[in-house]
Amino acid sequence: MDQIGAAGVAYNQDLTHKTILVGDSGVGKTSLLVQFDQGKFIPGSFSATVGIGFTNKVLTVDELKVRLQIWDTAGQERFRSVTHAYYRDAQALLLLYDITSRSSFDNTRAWLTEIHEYAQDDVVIMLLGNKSDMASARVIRREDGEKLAREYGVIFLETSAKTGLNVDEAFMTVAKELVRHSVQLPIEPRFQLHDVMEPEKEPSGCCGFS
Ligand SMILES: Nc1nc2c(ncn2[C@@H]2O[C@H](COP(=O)(O)OP(=O)(O)OP(=O)(O)O)[C@@H](O)[C@H]2O)c(=O)[nH]1
Repeated sequence: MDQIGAAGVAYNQDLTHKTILVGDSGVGKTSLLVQFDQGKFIPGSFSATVGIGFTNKVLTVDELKVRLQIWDTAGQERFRSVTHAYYRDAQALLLLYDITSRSSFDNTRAWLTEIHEYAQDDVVIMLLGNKSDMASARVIRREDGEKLAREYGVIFLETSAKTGLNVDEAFMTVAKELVRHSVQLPIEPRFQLHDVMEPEKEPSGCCGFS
């Protein structure tokens, strides 16, 4: 059922938005989701994701409950065809690269091409430069990420699944965009005052036009 949020928009809180994490193997997709879901980082603890799994989260945006079903995908090439099938009904995609890996950054163009090929036209896309805590190993400047995001018209943040930097912000930004995309009706007064009031009658003899 539609609810009206603090910002005055109608939004159906029963909707669940499929949100998918994609990007090369090792960029930190599983770690980012674990940090978001459990608020912790377990270094080097994950073997490469095989196939796909999801976590449900409910975020509050302008007093509205936004339900995300967040899917962690395998970055490895051999699972790519499985991942494509999931793009189709996704409402949001978080595309990660690793700021210490040039190849993971360069490959984001190929990921974006795939996304445009397989995903819905109005999918919310965020580009995330992960592992921002690894300053001394950085090879991709923040400006390079920003420039690429501008070029493709997507939202950009640098994150760290280790320290938690911008992890909540990334998912919150997605949730806000989803509300914006889902707005069905602008909330306007159903009628205007002048619709129900008699037009003001000119007092006779007024105004002196002839
Ligand atoms: N320092 C640092 N290490 C990270 C960060 N995110 C992930 N890592 C490490 O990077 C490695 C790969 O992380 P994963 O979360 O397994 O990467 P993934 O993208 O899920 O990999 P696939 O499942 O193969 O697609 C692990 O050793 C993580 O501990 C981060 O923000 N900072």
